[in-house]
Amino acid sequence: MEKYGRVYKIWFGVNPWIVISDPALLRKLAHRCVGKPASMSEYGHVLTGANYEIEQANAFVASGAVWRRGRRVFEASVIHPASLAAHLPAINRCANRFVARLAQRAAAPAGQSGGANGGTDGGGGGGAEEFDFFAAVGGYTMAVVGEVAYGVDFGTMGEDSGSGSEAAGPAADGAAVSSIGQQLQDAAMTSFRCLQVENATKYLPLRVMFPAARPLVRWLATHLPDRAQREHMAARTQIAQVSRRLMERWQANKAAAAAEGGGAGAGGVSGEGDKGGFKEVGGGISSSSFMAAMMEGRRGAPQEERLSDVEVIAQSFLFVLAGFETTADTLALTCYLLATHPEAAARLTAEVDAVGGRELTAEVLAESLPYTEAVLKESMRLYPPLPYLLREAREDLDLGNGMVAPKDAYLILYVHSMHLNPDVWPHPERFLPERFLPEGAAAFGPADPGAWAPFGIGARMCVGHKLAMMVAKCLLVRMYQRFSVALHPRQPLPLRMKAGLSRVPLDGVWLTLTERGSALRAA
Ligand code: HEM
Repeated sequence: MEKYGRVYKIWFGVNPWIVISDPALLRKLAHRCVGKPASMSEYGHVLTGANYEIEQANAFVASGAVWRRGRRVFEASVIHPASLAAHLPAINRCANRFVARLAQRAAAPAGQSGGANGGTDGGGGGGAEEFDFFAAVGGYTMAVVGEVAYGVDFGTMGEDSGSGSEAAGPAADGAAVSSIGQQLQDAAMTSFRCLQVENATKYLPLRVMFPAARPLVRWLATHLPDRAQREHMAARTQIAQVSRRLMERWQANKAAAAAEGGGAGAGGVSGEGDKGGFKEVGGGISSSSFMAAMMEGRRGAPQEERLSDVEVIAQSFLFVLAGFETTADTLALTCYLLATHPEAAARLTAEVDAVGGRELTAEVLAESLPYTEAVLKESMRLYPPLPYLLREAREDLDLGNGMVAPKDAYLILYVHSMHLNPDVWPHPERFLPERFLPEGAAAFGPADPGAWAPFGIGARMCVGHKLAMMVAKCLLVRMYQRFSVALHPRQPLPLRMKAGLSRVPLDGVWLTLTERGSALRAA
């Protein structure tokens, strides 16, 4: 440490992995190494066949023109303020419905017995029921993906969401549901699980340690897949199939609208009910949706800027994987932190109560919730869902500390370690949202303002960061307006995390909810 600073090198097989958590060097490398490793799609898993083609085309992994095309459609639908504002009604709708479903598990307000919630809006349980909020909240984040990206109801919120023929069950927490959204959730979870070392195919260590043997390893994984490999490929195939069906649905609706004389209003595509397995909501696949950005963007664009079918499927696939678990993880860990820090929960509750039943517009979210935003930031400092960024040295890189990263070395830009560096963050292990507010910045703020990077850095920074913050804030507002949230004794403590490419709570986050009684109800 004295000699090289916060940089160290480890060897897996023939290539060194260089782990960097020094803020200045980490930033410098994130800006300099914009291209992902040529082997990025093979770093964490062994993909074969169509799954390999699709992975190579997604914006998280791709480089060069394919990356730029992919990133551009994400930017069009989830970065530009007008697009984001257009998504807010859908996000609000999902938050309100999810909170109504949570009410079924909540205890009656203090002093009232029996029949929680008055049974008026989906409530109706008796005492509080403990549940794994991390598993449950995935139903909300997946519902948002369905509505925002495709204008369809994936059915993750149970029978009330009525997602056509494929919505079968009642719960948002994984119980007896076979909606498209639930299948996607299961497939996405399987895919993430297969990235964890202990669950990965046995071919993975071989491939990581001996890069030259990649073609042989891929051949073996294709022809002699082990159980983990089969499970992983099946999960990815399922997500890809849904993505393809969404694309085909768009094409079919467009063709039908054209045949009827172009009656698909406002650039959107409105279909009929659940045709194709998707029930449309909020006017169907709207002109502000992600699918519209991809498909409309192909029309009239120069050849080199048009997304191919595989690229459309790849970005749809990525939206599901990137948009679902990360935000669910952040929400679950934020609720865990609030439940273990009652004074912070009280302050957040006061702030969301002041918002009242007002519609959660972009202005309200940006201006009226500074403490809620600080809580989310502090939660992501302590628990960044993606703890590191992976890059590859395309040439020998002088790290400026006497160390050289040789060409082909993996660079692990270790954001989580940077977030816990005591030279940068006073009391790094403590949950102090005030760090991110003017009142606490001097005492607890970072010595280096660039040392907070849960969404990454530079040109490859997360394109969904604004959407993720909106989705998280909308739910926190409606949830804390309505419930007191407590940790259930069933929660194993200290919290255990499991790490792969993402970092999530190993045992879930077990909560109980109590109706606040006087709480404001969203319209
Ligand atoms: C709390 C929620 C989220 C977190 C913590 C998060 C984190 C990240 C991080 C750290 C990266 C950069 C990876 C790198 O540089 O290697 C990234 C990239 C990306 N994220 Fe997110 N993300 C979140 C939500 C979302 C959502 C909701 C979407 C959906 C639109 C999304 C889409 C993407 C995409 C497309 C990229 C690739 C960007 C590129 O390489 O140009 N993310 N995310």
